[in-house]
Amino acid sequence: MQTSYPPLIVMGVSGSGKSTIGEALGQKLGMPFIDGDDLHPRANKEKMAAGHPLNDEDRAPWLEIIADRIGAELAEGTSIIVACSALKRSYRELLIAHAPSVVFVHLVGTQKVIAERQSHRHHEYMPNSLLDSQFATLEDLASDERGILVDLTQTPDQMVSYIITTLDENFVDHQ
Ligand SMILES: Nc1ncnc2c1ncn2[C@@H]1O[C@H](COP(=O)(O)OP(=O)(O)OP(=O)(O)O)[C@@H](O)[C@H]1O
Ligand SMILES: O=C(O)[C@H](O)[C@@H](O)[C@H](O)[C@H](O)CO
Repeated sequence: MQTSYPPLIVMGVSGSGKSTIGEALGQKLGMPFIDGDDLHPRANKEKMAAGHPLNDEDRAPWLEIIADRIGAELAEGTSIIVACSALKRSYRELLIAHAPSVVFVHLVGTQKVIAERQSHRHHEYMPNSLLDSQFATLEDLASDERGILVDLTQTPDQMVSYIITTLDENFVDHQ
């Protein structure tokens, strides 16, 4: 039996575990993983590093780059996994414009737990002080969006297993 997974966007606020889980999921499913953090225009990285949250205009070109990449890979027959905050519904709609089969995997947790994790890590450009604005901007997945909610207090292995089981049950063509 061959299983074909749709493109996946691992979403959530800064420090929710997108890179960790996206990479582990990619290894487990044999799908390429791309970290959206690496695709930000330099001006965006500099703005965040200076302690200022991005606005809709800042995020638009970055989301376009990610959407184009997902669409281009899909056109070649490859489903990829991307880590991308995708905080607002309007961003998610832009992201799926060229690839409606995308499934969003939202890593859900409290600000307290995420702030604690962030306090133990160093990030190339993202200061921990921006976590308030990340939560203020976040719009949870609505019931009519193609998505999975994952409790981020589990271990990465547990999260990856849960994501795969839920994908298999709800979003996968088994041929
Ligand atoms: N399930 C988990 N349990 C414990 N620690 C975790 C888990 N997932 C991630 N972490 C840790 O939390 C921190 C943030 O994880 P990660 O960098 O993957 O998040 P992120 O959402 O990609 O962050 P950013 O968007 O800011 O780059 C890291 O130190 C990582 O090792
Ligand atoms: O939409 C945003 O505000 C940004 O993408 C941020 O979420 C960071 O790039 C990323 O998460 C790194 O911490």
